[in-house]
Amino acid sequence: MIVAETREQLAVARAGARGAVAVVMTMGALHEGHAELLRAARAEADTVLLTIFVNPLQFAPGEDFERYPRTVEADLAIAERAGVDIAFTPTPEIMYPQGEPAVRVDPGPAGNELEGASRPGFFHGVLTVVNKLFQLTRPDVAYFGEKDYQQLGMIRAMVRDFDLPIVVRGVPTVREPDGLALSSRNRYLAPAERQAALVLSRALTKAARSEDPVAVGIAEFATEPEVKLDYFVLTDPMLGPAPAHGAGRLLTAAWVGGTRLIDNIAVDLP
Ligand SMILES: Nc1ncnc2c1ncn2[C@@H]1O[C@H](COP(=O)(O)OP(=O)(O)OP(=O)(O)O)[C@@H](O)[C@H]1O
Ligand SMILES: CC(C)(CO)[C@@H](O)C(=O)[O-]
Ligand code: BAL
Repeated sequence: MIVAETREQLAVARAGARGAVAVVMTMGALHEGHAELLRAARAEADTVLLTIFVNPLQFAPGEDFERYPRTVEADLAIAERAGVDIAFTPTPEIMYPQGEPAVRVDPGPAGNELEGASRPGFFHGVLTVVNKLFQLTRPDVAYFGEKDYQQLGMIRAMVRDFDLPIVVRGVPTVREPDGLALSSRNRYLAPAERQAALVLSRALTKAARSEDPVAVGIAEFATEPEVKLDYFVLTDPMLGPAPAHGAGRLLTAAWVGGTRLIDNIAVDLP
């Protein structure tokens, strides 16, 4: 595995890459969810390129940018075992040599809803860095997790609207045996919070089986007063208005103590 820290090292490694190139972009603190993306990439592509970068641009003031777990040595060991060919681990100075970029990707009105409403500037920051990493890594295919469902939708929209020659693949959410969606932020949770956090997956599962999903989901959150619900919404699978029948998507976000978690599930409305 080649570890590239600079743009120049990445350019050399990328120039030597053979066949179809897959990219998996992460903020590090790798877990089984990331490993699943890497497995899917390894199964499809000739060259697997992993990026590890905690992107300051997508954190609002007061969010957990400084506190976000940074475990590069352990991440590189996981990457090596997963068969990664190239790991790109830039610093903020390497990604943003001019400091804050003057130009950012505008995610449009959808970027100000749900995650964008609670995290102002989040999707401007995500799409800007994803676009930059696409330019630097020039992948044929890119893998993103359904755990960050709205992010996956926004990236698909950017690839479509900017005519980027990249296939985007979504990977189903990997969960703990008790249902909790794996997330790097789970490591912030104290044992009692870890237990309370189960309300996200529980509410989604109960709601998905009911005829009144939003009411049932919100009622389930009321059983866990330590958890503060941000949103629990029904959309169509493309994040459009809720359908009356057929395929839909339930999305939720909640605060468990000082930790904000998200989750979502597919729903089939009778
Ligand atoms: N449980 C999971 N199942 C599948 N994919 C996941 C899972 N968790 C994260 N991913 C995907 O891994 C990629 C990198 O995500 P990231 O590094 O932000 O990890 P994360 O666990 O989502 O961290 P955070 O706690 O910051 O949300 C994204 O495409 C994300 O959707
Ligand atoms: C896509 C991403 C790597 C951009 O920083 C990040 O938002 C993430 O890890 O999901
Ligand atoms: N997991 C998506 C990136 C973020 O929450 O900042």
